[in-house]
Amino acid sequence: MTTHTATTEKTGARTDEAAALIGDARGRIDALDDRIIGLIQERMAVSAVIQEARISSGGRRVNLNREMEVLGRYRDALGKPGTALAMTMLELCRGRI
Ligand SMILES: C=C(O[C@@H]1C=C(C(=O)O)C=C[C@H]1O)C(=O)O
Repeated sequence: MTTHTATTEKTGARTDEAAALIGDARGRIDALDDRIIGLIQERMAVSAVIQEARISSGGRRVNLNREMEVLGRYRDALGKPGTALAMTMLELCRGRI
C-alpha cells in the first residue's frame, strides 16, 4: 500500500492535504482528550473528599440540590447534551443512585 492510500484510508480524506490536516488535528484532539480525562479523574477525587466528609459527619452521600446546580451550569454552557454529559459525570463521581 502506498503512503497516499494509507493516510487517506486512515482519515477518510480524499487528498494528501486533507489527510495531513486531519492527522494533525486528531493529534490535538487526543491531547485534549488526555487532559479532559485527567480533569475528570481530578474531579472524581475532589468529589470523593466531599462525599466522605458528609458521610463521616452523618449526612448522605448525595445532595440533589447541589447536583441540580451542576446540571444547570452544564446545560447553560452546552445545551441539552450538556445535561447528559453532566449526568454521566455525576455518575462517575458518586456512583449510581
Ligand atoms: C461533591 C458533592 O457530593 C455529591 C457529588 C456531586 C458532584 O460530584 O458534583 C454533587 C452533589 C453530591 O451528590 C457535593 O455535594 O458537592
